[in-house]
Amino acid sequence: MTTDLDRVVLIGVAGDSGCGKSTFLRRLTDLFGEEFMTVICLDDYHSLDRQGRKKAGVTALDPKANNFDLMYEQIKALKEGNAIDKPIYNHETGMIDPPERIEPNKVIVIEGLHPLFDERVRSLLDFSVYLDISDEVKIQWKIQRDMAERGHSYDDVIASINARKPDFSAYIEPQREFADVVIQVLPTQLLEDSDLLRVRLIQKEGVKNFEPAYLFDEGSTIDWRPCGRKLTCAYPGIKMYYGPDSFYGNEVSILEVDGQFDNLEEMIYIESHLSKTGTQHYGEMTELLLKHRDYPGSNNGTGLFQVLVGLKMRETYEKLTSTTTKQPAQVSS
Ligand SMILES: Nc1ncnc2c1ncn2[C@@H]1O[C@H](COP(=O)(O)OP(=O)(O)OP(=O)(O)O)[C@@H](O)[C@H]1O
Ligand SMILES: O=C(CO)[C@H](O)[C@H](O)COP(=O)(O)O
Repeated sequence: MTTDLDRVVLIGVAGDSGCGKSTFLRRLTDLFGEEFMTVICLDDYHSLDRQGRKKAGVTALDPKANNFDLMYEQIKALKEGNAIDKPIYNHETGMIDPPERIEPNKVIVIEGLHPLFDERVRSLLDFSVYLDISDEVKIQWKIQRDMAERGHSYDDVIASINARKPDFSAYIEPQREFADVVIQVLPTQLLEDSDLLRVRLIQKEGVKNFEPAYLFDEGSTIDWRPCGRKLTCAYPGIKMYYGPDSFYGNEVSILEVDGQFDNLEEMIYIESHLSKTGTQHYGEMTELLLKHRDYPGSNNGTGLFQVLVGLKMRETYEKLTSTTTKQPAQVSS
C-alpha cells in the first residue's frame, strides 16, 4: 500500500497491568486526537495463549510467552507507513483470535508489558515512558479496582501480585533503564500510614528532541513548599523538589510532588513556576487537568506528571514532523 504520512511517530508506554496505562492513554488522546493516534496493546503479541502458558509453566510477563520477532516486524512496518495484520489476544477467552488490519497513523502508541524489552523494537521508538508504581501503591490500586469492580478478595489480589513478582522483577522493571521518562509513584514521606502519594518524574538528559521540564531554575536543586497564599492545602500540605540525579548510570533531572492538591483551579500557580513544559499557551497544563478532574490521580503528582509527559510527547511529535522534508509516497509490496 502507499501512504501520504510523512512521518509516523512511535511512542512506547510501559508498565505492569493496573499501573495507570489506560488513564495515561486517555490523557494522550486529548493531545493528539483520537483520529490521529492508534494504540496497540502488546498483549496481542502473546505467542502462548492462557492454556499454553499454563502447560509451559510460564507467565505472560516471560519473554518465552511473547513473539518479539513478529512485534518488531509489524511495528517497523507501521513506522514505515505500511498496514499490518495484527494478532489479537482475547482477555475474555484467554485465546488468540484471528488478526485485525491496522493502518499506519500519525502517532502509534505501543503500550503494555514489553515495549522497551526488545532492542530492535526499542530502537524504533521516538519517545517512551515507564509507569513505575511501587508495590505498596500497586496493592492499594489493585485492591480498589479488583475488589470493587471484579469481585476479587483481598487475598486474591495479594496472591496475584506475589505470583507475578519474580517475572516482573526479571523482565518488566529493568525496562525503566531505557525509558526517556519514568513516572515513579511511591507512598508519601509527609505522613505515616497515609494514602497520599509522592510522585517523581525522572527525566533523562541528552535525549534527542526532548528537553526536561524544570522548576524555577534549570540545573539547580530546589525544595519548595508552595502552600500558602496562592495555593490552599490541607494538612500535611505539598512538598515539591527539583534537582539533578543519576538513574541506571544515566544523568537525569527529577521533578517531585509529594501530597495532594485541594483546589485544582490553583494548579496554574504551580504551572507558572515550571518551564519547558511543552505547553502551547499559558495555562494549558492546568486546563488539561481540569478537563478530566474525575480521572484517578488528577489531584496529585500522577495526574500532573501524566499531563506533563503527554505535553512533552506532543512537543517531540511537533519537532519530528516539522523537520521532516516531504518524501515521495512509499510503495510496498
Ligand atoms: N493515578 C492514580 N491514582 C489512583 N488510582 C489510580 C491511578 N491510576 C490508576 N489507578 C487505579 O488503578 C486502576 C487501573 O488503572 P488503569 O486502568 O489506568 O491501568 P492499566 O495499566 O491500564 O490497567 P490494565 O492493564 O490492567 O487494564 C484504576 O481503575 C484505578 O483504580
Ligand atoms: O499482564 C497482563 C497484561 O495485561 C495480562 O496478565 C496478560 O496479558 C495475560 O492476560 P490474561 O490474564 O487475561 O490471560
